[in-house]
Amino acid sequence: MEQLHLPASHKAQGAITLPGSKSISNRTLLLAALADGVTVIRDLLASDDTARMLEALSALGVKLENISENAWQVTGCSGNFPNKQADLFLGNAGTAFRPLTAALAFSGGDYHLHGIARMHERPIGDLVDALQQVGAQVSYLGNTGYPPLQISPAQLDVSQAIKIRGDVSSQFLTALLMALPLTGQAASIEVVGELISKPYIEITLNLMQRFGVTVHRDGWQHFYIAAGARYHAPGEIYVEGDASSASYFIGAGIVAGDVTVNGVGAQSIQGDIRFAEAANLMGGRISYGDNHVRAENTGTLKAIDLDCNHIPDAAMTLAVMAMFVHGDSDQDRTTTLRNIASWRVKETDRIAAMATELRKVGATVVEGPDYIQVTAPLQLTPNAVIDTYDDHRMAMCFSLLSLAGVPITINDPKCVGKTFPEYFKVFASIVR
Ligand SMILES: O=C(O)C1=C[C@@H](OP(=O)(O)O)[C@@H](O)[C@H](O)C1
Ligand SMILES: C=C(OP(=O)(O)O)C(=O)O
Repeated sequence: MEQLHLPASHKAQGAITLPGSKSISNRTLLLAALADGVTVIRDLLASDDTARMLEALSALGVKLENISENAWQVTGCSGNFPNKQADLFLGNAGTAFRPLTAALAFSGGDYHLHGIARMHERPIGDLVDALQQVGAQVSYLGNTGYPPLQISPAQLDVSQAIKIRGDVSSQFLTALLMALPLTGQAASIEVVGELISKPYIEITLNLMQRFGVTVHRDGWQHFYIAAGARYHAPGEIYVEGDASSASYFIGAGIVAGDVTVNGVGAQSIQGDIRFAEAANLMGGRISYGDNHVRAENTGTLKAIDLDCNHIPDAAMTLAVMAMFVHGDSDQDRTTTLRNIASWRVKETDRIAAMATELRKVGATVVEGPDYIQVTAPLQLTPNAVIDTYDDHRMAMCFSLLSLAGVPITINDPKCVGKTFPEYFKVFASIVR
């Protein structure tokens, strides 16, 4: 297996430019594909997850042209994919799998959707239940509640409110919202139970609006789409830098120097921009521009106790930053991240993976069903070899530990390809 040895260092300094947001890229590709007219998407993320979406749309007969670096011209199919049969391999891309499942369930064709082994362990039952309520034909080819899926043509009736659970993943609600305009009918959604990861729904609503569909909502429980809603190409659309990817560089600045991250700023539509507030709570200095965030170390880092439901992906970075906290008592060095049950059903069981790997560096870790508590050691253990579990975020956030003055080895560093293929090159550019 490939390994990357990161030398010990104490300083991070400089400026970097982020790759495009995964969440915005894959939503924009799907909405552009479904729209009337032609969309030019600039600064699209080039990574495994967007490659899976591009391949799928191409297999569905959508015309996609790579007109210049990271710029794509998408000719929309006016809500009707030309190919009525397709076999789609979607890797481990939740932002491709879930939205395509809903869109294809409303598309009147025969489709087979599958992914890597881990994708077949990631739940999708709450979305399938919601689609079946309106008559969609979606069946499980393996374990009930999980991919792979087979979709067949169906007669749809969305006249009743559609109930959907939102407490396992917000991507199910995102998928349903984006697909409903394909029915042409008025629709209403009732979210059952507590909705998690709410800021991702805001990204969805924002982008649907940019493609001409307004969703009315009553809090986080009721959502309404009018009859006749259609997606219209907005012409040109720019993808912001990825705010979750920003967390590694903001984190690096806070624990070890002064780093400016270009590509996201105060106006970002991504909830993960609020990672900067959490980093600020830990004692770092944060300043914002319209299109950048600057993160500076202020000397001391404090432990925090934080509900991280609104920043599930970037919160992993906080768990590693917790290793930089100094203090005389164990309590002073203990960071608690709460309300992160969804970590267990992402690229790997991230609570278990985080606990196992942080212990290798000397942390005391307590894990619960939906929380993790990290007590920084007085001194980090050097030369740890970190397993990454085919999870890009494990590889990226553990790289920060090299800034604590300990050499560290990252196993399978190429797993960062899911969202940030150039990550280690960009990280090396700020390490002094
Ligand atoms: O909608 C999205 O773009 C995403 C939603 C979040 O998932 P959950 O809603 O499952 O927490 C997040 O973890 C994922 O990386 C991207
Ligand atoms: C959870 C993630 O991915 P996905 O979009 O596959 O859910 C992630 O990128 O951290």
